[in-house]
Amino acid sequence: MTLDDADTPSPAPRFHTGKLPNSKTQDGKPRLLLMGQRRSGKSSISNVVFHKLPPSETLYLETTTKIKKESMHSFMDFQVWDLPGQFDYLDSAFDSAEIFSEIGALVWVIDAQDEYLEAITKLNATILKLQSTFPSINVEVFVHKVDGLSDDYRSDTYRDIVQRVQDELSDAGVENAPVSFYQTSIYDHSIFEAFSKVIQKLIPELPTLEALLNALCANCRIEKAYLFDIVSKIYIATDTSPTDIGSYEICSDYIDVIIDITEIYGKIPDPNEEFTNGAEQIGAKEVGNGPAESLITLEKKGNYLYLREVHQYLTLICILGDDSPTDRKGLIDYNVSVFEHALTQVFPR
Ligand SMILES: Nc1nc2c(ncn2[C@@H]2O[C@H](COP(=O)(O)OP(=O)(O)OP(=O)(O)O)[C@@H](O)[C@H]2O)c(=O)[nH]1
Repeated sequence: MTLDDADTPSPAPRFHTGKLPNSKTQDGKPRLLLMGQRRSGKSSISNVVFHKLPPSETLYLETTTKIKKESMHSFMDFQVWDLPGQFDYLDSAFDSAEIFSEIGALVWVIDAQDEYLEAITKLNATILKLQSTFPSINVEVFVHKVDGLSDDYRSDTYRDIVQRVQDELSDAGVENAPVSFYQTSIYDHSIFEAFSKVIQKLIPELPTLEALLNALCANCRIEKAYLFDIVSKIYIATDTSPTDIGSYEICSDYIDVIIDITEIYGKIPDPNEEFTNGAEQIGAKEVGNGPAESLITLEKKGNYLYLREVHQYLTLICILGDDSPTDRKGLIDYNVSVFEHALTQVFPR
């Protein structure tokens, strides 16, 4: 498998932008805006996904009073802006060009446990405004806090919200606006899965990554392969075979286990490391550690899982199926090392 194998891109996802259409600087650093009514859960989402705050501790978060801007450094640098829910950003007092002109995606959070009609009205007003000024912005609607709803009520609420948004938009003459919907909760994996899909739309290299993962799966008889951002547990790409939330959950839990073990056993402080300019040393420098690698089998399902760190920020997780991979471990090792090499060309950092 070589990088050339990956040159046949899969069909572009419906709203895949690949680059920032509105960016003046074209620096490729997307900005994600978190918007929605007060107490809908914006700060909780940002803290749980990007700062590993345990979900139950979001109960103590104070209301956001000014725009909170954060930069995330990973395989791709991006910013997350948490906008307080109490302001009307369409008001002329706000410089809407400053807020919206450089964004990659607008994440609109609707509290599914609360009265949501006003939230929908505001969302539609924002979409209509953006349609006239920045029509290519992806709007990602999180129907949030679905954990508190019964299965039936959850699907009814979700359908009702989607229907109302689409009806109001088509009444206003806007068809096919780039709006996607997700059911989310910070108490399960759904918020990570939704963010994965939001971020994937902003990765120009996505078709190449998918083609590389497809080639890897085909060459090694792998059922499903995910490329995860280690810190946020967002998956930035997967092969194009159907994805189910169950396999994502297993892989995400697997990363947690590996990170815990690495934290206990993986770091050996380097005694020769010197402090530079009197700066504080944050974390010990790792010495003698190769990339993390692990192969496990799940007792209940009989599935084999393989994990390998393939980049400073990325890890590959493969679901190998239930036949023992020992006879093809050499094949997997070889193909994964080729994949790793290809990845350094995709993300040279
Ligand atoms: N049940 C449930 N509660 C949630 C979820 N996400 C957030 N919450 C709760 O919702 C409340 C409000 O969350 P915040 O993150 O402060 O809301 P916000 O949208 O940032 O609010 P403002 O800063 O006022 O705009 C907190 O008590 C959270 O614990 C969720 O997925 N499920």
